[in-house]
Amino acid sequence: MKKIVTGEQMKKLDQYTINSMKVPSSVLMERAGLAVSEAVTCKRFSADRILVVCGCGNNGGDGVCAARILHLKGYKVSVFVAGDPKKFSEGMREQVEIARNYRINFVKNPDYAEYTVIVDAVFGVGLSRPVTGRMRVILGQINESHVPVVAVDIPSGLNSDTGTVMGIAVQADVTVTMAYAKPGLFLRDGQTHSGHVMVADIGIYDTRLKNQDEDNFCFFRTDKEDLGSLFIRQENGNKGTFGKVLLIAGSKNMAGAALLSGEACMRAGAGMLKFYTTNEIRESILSNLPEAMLSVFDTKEPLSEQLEKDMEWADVIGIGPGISTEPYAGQILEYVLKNKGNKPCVIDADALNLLSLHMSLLKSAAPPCIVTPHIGEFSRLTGMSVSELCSDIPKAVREFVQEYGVVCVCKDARTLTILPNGCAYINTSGNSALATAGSGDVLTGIILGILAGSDNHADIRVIPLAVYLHGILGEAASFRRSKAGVIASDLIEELTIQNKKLENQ
Ligand SMILES: NC(=O)C1=CN([C@@H]2O[C@H](COP(=O)(O)OP(=O)(O)OC[C@H]3O[C@@H](n4cnc5c(N)ncnc54)[C@H](O)[C@@H]3O)[C@@H](O)[C@H]2O)[C@@H](O)CC1
Ligand SMILES: Nc1ncnc2c1ncn2[C@@H]1O[C@H](COP(=O)(O)OP(=O)(O)O)[C@@H](O)[C@H]1O
Ligand SMILES: [K+]
Repeated sequence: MKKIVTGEQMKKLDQYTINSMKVPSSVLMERAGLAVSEAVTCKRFSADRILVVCGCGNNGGDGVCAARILHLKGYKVSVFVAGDPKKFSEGMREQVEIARNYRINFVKNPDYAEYTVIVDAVFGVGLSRPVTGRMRVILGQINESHVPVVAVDIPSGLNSDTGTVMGIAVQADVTVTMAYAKPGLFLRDGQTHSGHVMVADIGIYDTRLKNQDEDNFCFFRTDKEDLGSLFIRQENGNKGTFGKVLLIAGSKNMAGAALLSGEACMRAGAGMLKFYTTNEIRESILSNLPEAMLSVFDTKEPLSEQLEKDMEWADVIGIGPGISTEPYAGQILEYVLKNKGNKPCVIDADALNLLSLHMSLLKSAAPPCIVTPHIGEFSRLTGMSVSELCSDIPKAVREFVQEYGVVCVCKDARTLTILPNGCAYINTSGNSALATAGSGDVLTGIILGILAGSDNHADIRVIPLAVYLHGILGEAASFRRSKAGVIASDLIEELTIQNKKLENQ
């Protein structure tokens, strides 16, 4: 896992390193400038003519510092200071003075298109309001130039915590972010504005982070190495060892959702799977997934003794894919949430839509409950509009998790998972190949299968790993086929191939 910090946390870490550890601010800035200069001169760009556009704060200071380092290495660099010198931060003032001593070329009103690479050092984590007026024009000109951009710390105009554009934001090809990535580099517009994100070690003292409780320090990014532990299988285990999953899914016209979830669940390692579904799709399930067991019900009598027995039998329960929003499905959901005891229960798709009408059910359900809404479903669960939600997804998800004590997997191009202990995981795997019907059903199956296969079925820490794996499947499937050509069942095929690779590691 890699740590991610908010803008506020980063400022505190900077200050702690400077004030308590006594590392001079200028030393941090020198390292930041060096990292930026190295990114500019990597083979990715032609660094023939470099323009560094700077704001008045320390982000601008990093930029001027990078310009000086590049100048001393013999590159042709110009600096444009976009702002009033009276507003310079101490760090920026020092850097400008040094740069002038070295006779760096300062320009006014640059013709952006004349340059081969632009360094965006206008705003970093200090952006405090929407960008308007002259600064808005400048950021627009950078974008319109279509010259490759290296952003310093965060593309200017992007909110470091939410990834929303504050009026306008620079479209970067590479972002060199200092010490830790920031949530806004990945979430919402951040994904398309940050380009390739490089994290630069600038000597921030992070023991403070290690000692902090998880509530104060709580964003993580999953890495491929984290998946290593997922598929270690006890060689003398039996199908019971690897967990029994009850999947309440499917309805008359939606057998496919049940099948996708069910197969993904078994291929993610569950020892046994039993469907609880309507008798209308019995044949379809039996013929397409003969490995699964089956209990069927008549929609006129959805609650049966069989359901009680199946819930007793299961180690992990999943409810939602394709169950429909008919009242009978609501009755089952209510029964499950009231009677599941402390068994983990994944609630997805239609079950979320039903739940949104009775949120008290979720509040009174015993943990662990795992809800997996996409933004539309999350909007229904919270009663917030989509645009209100998207203006600050971490805040909305965090508040939801606090209120209901659940794990929330808020699915988006960059999915955010928050656990009840406050730990948040931003998923950076996956691509638009996953934006295909049934891909969420596959994710639900993978979460169920991995929970079932875990020694402790209630170990919710595996959930961000399942989300990461699902993303990898999208990447791998699109590599083989094309982003547009991937369908959800390809993800399941890819699951076995990727698991094999992990098993061999
Ligand atoms: N010594 C330090 O504190 C270090 C700071 N670093 C850099 O410093 C950055 C943070 O520096 P600052 O806190 O000075 O903040 P920034 O440089 O990100 O921006 C603050 C400046 O922008 C102005 N501003 C904010 N929003 C505006 C808007 N919408 N329109 C016009 N002006 C606006 C503020 O009034 C202030 O002048 C980091 O992102 C990082 O790049 C790094 O060099 C590491 C060390
Ligand atoms: N552009 C994208 N990039 C990465 N992942 C995506 C993208 N679009 C969708 N996804 C992922 O695909 C899945 C879609 O789930 P969902 O919307 O529930 O689909 P369905 O209901 O059709 O099964 C989620 O895991 C989501 O994070
Ligand atoms: K910037």
